[in-house]
Amino acid sequence: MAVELEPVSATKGQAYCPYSKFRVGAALLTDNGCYFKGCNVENACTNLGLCAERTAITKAVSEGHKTFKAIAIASDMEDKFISPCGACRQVMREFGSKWDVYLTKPDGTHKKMTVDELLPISFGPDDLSMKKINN
Ligand SMILES: O=c1ccn([C@H]2C[C@H](O)[C@@H](CO)O2)c(=O)[nH]1
Ligand SMILES: [Zn+2]
Repeated sequence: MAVELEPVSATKGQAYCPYSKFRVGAALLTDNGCYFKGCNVENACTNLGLCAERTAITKAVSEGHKTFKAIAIASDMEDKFISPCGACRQVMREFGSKWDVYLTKPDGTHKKMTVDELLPISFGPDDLSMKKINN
């Protein structure tokens, strides 16, 4: 991989996924070279489950990191690159459109995409600075 995102495949081992049994790991690389790892964390109240990507991003932001170079995502799917859900794409986009997302397979192959490619014509923080109604 162009950037060192190997921690990602180990991280899926931490996944808490008793309901889906679908393990996902993410490794987020900040602009200043720090890694934040994340796994999916499910819940008996299904809609409270959190994806690996958002776990990693939330960990980074809560430790003071908001500029990201790349995130890699890993699952156990042998024949398909794991692809982030819509909610995670929007959370990634909050921190810019021009950084990289590495979709991986267990054999170590990957597909590299930008946040903008995964979520084109997006709504982001700048849009909120546009003129708003007064109510
Ligand atoms: O990119 C993805 C796709 C799915 N999941 C999780 C959510 C849920 O816990 C399980 C099945 O959807 O996988 C992630 O963490 N990241
Ligand atoms: Zn997600």
